[in-house]
Amino acid sequence: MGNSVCPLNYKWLVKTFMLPNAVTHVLSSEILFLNADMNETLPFPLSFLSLEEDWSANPVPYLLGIVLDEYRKSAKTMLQDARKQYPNRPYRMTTEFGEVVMLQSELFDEVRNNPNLSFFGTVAQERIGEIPGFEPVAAIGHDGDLVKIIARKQLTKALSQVSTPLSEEAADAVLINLGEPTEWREIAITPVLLDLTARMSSRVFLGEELAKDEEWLKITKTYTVDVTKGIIQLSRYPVNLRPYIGWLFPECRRVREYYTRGRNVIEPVMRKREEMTRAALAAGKPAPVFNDALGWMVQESKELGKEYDVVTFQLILSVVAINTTTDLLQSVLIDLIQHPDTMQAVRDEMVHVLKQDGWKKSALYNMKLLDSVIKETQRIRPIFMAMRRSVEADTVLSDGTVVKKGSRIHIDTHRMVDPHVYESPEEWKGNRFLEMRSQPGKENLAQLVTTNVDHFGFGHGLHACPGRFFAANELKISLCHLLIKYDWELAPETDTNVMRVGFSQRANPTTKVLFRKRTAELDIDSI
Ligand code: HEM
Repeated sequence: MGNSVCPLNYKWLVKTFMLPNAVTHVLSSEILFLNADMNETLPFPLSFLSLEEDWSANPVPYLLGIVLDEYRKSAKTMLQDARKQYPNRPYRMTTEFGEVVMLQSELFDEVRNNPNLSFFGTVAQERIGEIPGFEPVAAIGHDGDLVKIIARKQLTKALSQVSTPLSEEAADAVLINLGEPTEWREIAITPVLLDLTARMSSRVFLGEELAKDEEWLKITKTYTVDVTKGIIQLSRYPVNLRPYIGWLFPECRRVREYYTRGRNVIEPVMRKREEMTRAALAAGKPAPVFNDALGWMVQESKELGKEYDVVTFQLILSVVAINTTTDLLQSVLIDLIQHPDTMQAVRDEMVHVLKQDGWKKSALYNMKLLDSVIKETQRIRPIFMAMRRSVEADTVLSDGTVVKKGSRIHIDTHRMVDPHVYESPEEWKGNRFLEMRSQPGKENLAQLVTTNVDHFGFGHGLHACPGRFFAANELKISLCHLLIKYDWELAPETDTNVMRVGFSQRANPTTKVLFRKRTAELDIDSI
């Protein structure tokens, strides 16, 4: 081979050590001085290939893309470029998950109900759950059925009963976090909304007592935030190294600490409940019913005939529910601040509906402009730019593409911003989906909780988010308290740019807002 480098050696390195992000990290792009704009100056695309191409035949762009950490920084641009290069066909891309087969949105309908494709299976592939403290993440990957059943069945069934308790928690949370200032005050908004969501979710997941327990609130918030940070850190490293390097990162240490602290809070509550049940039965009375996720867990695990660890289960719920809801809540609030006329129209709608319906089941359904606003924010900025599925058995797609067991496919979300699907797709139009409701046959399609191939902010098909009905209610109730009670503006020169890492995107945690108490048209706390 003389001086030339055998491409097979590259291939061997990549395949054996899942090299991409090891190299990436060591030669991190900051050190390499290169940035995302580099992509525009190169005569070839970085890091993606058609299904037929063998990258070892032309390794330079492929490896360069990997070394430059291009995907982590500019997945959005890369998806756009790849779409032009491989219109309507699958292609391959290198990511922190190794190589994935990328499908265009149009194929989502074809794969959405395929039992060989799993959402939670992708979590196991990433091997982060093997690090001590990340047991809930592992349990998602290996054992996520309980949380899905509870979200789909019990949580959705309980919706009509939880509006009032959720509103009570929201009232407490806004008072604790914002107070009642009559002058404008500046505040970083993410921690406020995280606390609000944690309190509201905890009320339904664990009952009233723990929803007010400061130690539990600290645990649920810190755990979810640090799990996310830990995943971002670890995803820079080769998959096979991840289980062994968790101790390097402070967020992983905190994850471990808070997992243990969670146990210290929840186990005594479970013991107390068991004693109450024993005492009731001994006295010949019916066993008490605990109508929260702790109680549902006991009931459903009996039906499934499986033992589950209660702390792990609760922290799974925290991980799937709290960050996601906080993130969307923040994005909606920021969009409304940037569109004050729509904010006022939403507020008017809330006041009108609440005066008419109180917290009756119909109330949240009747907030149709609000529903449209949330869906519009999610259309433009979903949490995932590509939905993910692990392949649990060899699968042949309609175009003949074979995806092998153990590999991974991702589905590009581009139809959500495709001009052929939505007029002026880059423009945020709060009433877009409200208008869509009046079009024949589209009334259901336009609702926040409906998923389809043109809008899959909550995913689509077999693995569409089962918590979306609850999340939608929680978001609407939070926004009622935030908008009816306060005026909002952006703090001068604050940064509202979305944070992107790979295919994930999140509201900016540094965003600051101004707020002050307003004279409310109705006393929402006394409904
Ligand atoms: C605004 C808040 C939320 C957003 C944006 C969100 C988004 C998502 C997305 C995009 C998926 C993947 C779907 C797919 O790939 O097809 C998902 C799955 C899931 N979500 Fe949510 N979610 C939210 C809140 C919740 C809540 C509150 C819960 C539970 C209480 C929950 C439980 C789950 C579960 C269990 C899955 C896995 C479903 C499966 O694999 O079958 N989510 N979510």
